[in-house]
Amino acid sequence: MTRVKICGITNLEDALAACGAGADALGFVFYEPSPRNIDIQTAKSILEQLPPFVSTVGLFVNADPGFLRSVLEAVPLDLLQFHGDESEAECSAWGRPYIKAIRMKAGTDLAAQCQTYHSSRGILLDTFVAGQPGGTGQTFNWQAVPKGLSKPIVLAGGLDPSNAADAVRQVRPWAVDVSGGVEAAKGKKDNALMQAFITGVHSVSK
Ligand SMILES: O=C(O)c1ccccc1N[C@@H]1O[C@H](COP(=O)(O)O)[C@@H](O)[C@H]1O
Repeated sequence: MTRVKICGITNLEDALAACGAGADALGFVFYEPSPRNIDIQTAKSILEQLPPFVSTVGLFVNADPGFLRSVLEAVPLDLLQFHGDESEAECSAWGRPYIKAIRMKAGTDLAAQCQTYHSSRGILLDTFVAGQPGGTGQTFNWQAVPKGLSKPIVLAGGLDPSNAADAVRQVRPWAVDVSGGVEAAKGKKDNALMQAFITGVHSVSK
């Protein structure tokens, strides 16, 4: 079954609702300009109250190393998501499992990116929008994703309940990641949308 990550969790109620809806992973945005930014203490408190077998992912965008260290010391994240211009060396220096976001635009060579981020656990594909690192709510051309890439693919960018099944059918990713498409308002998830999204993803058989 295609895994589902719900990103941009800012409160316990949404975290538990996402788990109840069947999310495999929850994402926490440690990036202050984002409306989904979360502080260390809130993230720590949420993680302490999660049920087992739900992965926790910390999202960073060109983070200051001191800040990233503070997060890692306080919050027991399972996986790091680097969503900026971090190099392979910067991503791997933390000795933690990580995925690297690639912002898709014409000419992006995904086979080369998989080689560049050779120590990543997977490559997350988001839509390129100038001046915005991610969370744009916009899709990209899924046909531009070649089959048989050397890394597991996490498909993101503008996914929502109406396009989730089609996205999975076309790209056949390892996992999908959604933020804005399951929100009632910026930073607040909608339970029914999360359930509909996960139902859509799971409706496509492997
Ligand atoms: O969610 C954010 O605010 C965010 C900010 C900066 C970088 C990435 C961000 N979110 C990630 O962007 C993709 C797509 O999000 P959306 O579904 O289109 O809203 C997803 O991986 C989020 O984790």
